[in-house]
Amino acid sequence: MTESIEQEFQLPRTAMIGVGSMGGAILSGLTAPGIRIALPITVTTQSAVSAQARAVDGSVIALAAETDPAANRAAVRGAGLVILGVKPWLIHDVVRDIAGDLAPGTVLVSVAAGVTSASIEALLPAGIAVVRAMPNTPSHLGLGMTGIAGGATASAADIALAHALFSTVGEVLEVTESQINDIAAVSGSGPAYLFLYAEHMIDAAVRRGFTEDQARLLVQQTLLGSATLLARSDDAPAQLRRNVTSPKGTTERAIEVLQGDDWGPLFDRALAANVQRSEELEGA
Ligand SMILES: NC(=O)C1=CN([C@@H]2O[C@H](COP(=O)(O)OP(=O)(O)OC[C@H]3O[C@@H](n4cnc5c(N)ncnc54)[C@H](OP(=O)(O)O)[C@@H]3O)[C@@H](O)[C@H]2O)C=CC1
Ligand SMILES: O=C(O)[C@@H]1CCC=N1
Repeated sequence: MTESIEQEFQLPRTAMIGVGSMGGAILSGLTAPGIRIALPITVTTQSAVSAQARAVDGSVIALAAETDPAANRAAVRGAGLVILGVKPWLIHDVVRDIAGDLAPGTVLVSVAAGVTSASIEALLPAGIAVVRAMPNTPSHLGLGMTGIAGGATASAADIALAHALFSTVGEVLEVTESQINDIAAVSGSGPAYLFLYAEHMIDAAVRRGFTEDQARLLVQQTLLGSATLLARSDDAPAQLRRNVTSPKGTTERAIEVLQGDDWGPLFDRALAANVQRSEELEGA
């Protein structure tokens, strides 16, 4: 993965506006050894405390909007790639603020849920391409999953640049923008669904007499092993499940209980609610 980026791309000077949970995960990937990105990366946060926590000598310059109202404009000046990592409802104000300081040819990547590329493009001068991306927090470990879609004026090269960027932190799927909200529902938010499962499994294990530490080890190693098996196996998930579920065995009994609330419609409803929220954020 990294090898092909090194062969094909030298990522340009990069700025990130807003570097919290998601931006921080991307930043970890971008500053990992072997990534051919022009350093330092300039990042901005709202608070000085967050900026201090992000600054790394030689590789990350961090500016805070609360102490320097011109921080975002300063960060994007001279950058060829700008990542917008602020909350959806702040995107348009941030773009209005930085628009005049973006050089022609800059690629602007927004990871914001719901906010359309068209609404960002409307605030930009000609010559700035927008790419929407929907990453997830395992990007922190280089195990991310990101969907990307080019806006109206994004060229194949602009999309390739965004693809290279997110390849540094995991797998990338190119989709149409109409699919980005569904990507958010599946893989963007997906880690939270698994963490919810982990919370409940750990609590249930504790109620059966394990210590918190024991329960966490049991659950996290089971999730890690199962996810790795899923990723490496040619078998479908249903077959992997059957491999665990001995006829008339113990798993079968538990799955009968779990399937009492049919998971198909449940997941359909959960993903539909997720997409509906993205649609609400479009107007943010
Ligand atoms: N979290 C996730 O798993 C995912 C999030 N996203 C998207 O990523 C975006 C960020 O979400 P998330 O990382 O969770 O949010 P966070 O609240 O963790 O991070 C937001 C960041 O924006 C900074 N910020 C706020 N206002 C400004 C400003 N005016 N100028 C510069 N920086 C500012 C914050 O600074 P400070 O720390 O000082 O408050 C913080 O660093 C959202 O649009 C979300 O839809 C997409 C996919 C997955
Ligand atoms: O919850 C959110 O809005 C963001 C988008 C996908 C994951 N987190």
